[in-house]
Amino acid sequence: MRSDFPNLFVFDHPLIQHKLSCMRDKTRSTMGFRQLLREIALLMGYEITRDLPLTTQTIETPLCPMDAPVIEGKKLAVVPILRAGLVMAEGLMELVPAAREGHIGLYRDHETKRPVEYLVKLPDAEGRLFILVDPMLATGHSAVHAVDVLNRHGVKDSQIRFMALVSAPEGVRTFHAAHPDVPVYTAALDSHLNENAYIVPGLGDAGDRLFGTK
Ligand SMILES: O=P(O)(O)OC[C@H]1O[C@H](OP(=O)(O)OP(=O)(O)O)[C@H](O)[C@@H]1O
Ligand SMILES: O=c1cc[nH]c(=O)[nH]1
Ligand SMILES: [Mg+2]
Repeated sequence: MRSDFPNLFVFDHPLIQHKLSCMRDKTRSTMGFRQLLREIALLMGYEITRDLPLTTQTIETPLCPMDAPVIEGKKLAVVPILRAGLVMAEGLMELVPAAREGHIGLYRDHETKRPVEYLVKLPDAEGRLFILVDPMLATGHSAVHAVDVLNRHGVKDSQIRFMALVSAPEGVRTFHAAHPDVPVYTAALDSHLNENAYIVPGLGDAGDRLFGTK
């Protein structure tokens, strides 16, 4: 789980690894690719929410009253980085339907490889844990920008967890240099970036493969 990088956790669960391999296959259909990402997000979400605080709520079972353990779903915010993060958010929202959902719209400029922001809509920061999701951590600039946006909105680094499907070492380094206290959870730490800043071996352009665009 823990990796050689500080604050980077690699999910080595066989189901996650198997489904990721299916996604990497370039012959995978758009429909299959989306379905697999949603399923992996659900599995990663199960691990990432392991230490959520529990409170109790008094309920009546058919036999007697009891103080039953519950999570306060609305204390959680799921924030996808658009577009590709949306499908991961679907998986997480299925796990915690009461969670709030924010959106940060970014696209990577093809020339500069730097993120361009086009939308920010976020729930209140107060007392919430924010799970930021994006399938690809490549150069890391999009993820750094998204955490900067959260910070400006009043969310502290200690309130944020970042979940990426596939990460490049370059991106992990850049992200941790900017936000060392934000843990990164990923399913794979790949080899490197190519000359177009794509992750190798990676899975190609996540947004295009998810939504059938080019
Ligand atoms: O780490 P970085 O080098 O910044 O790259 C990663 C970003 O690139 C992809 O999005 P893209 O810009 O293709 O937008 P899209 O989701 O709309 O396709 C991906 O989903 C990340 O947001
Ligand atoms: O490999 C990469 C890098 C950035 N964005 C993607 O979708 N894939
Ligand atoms: Mg894209």
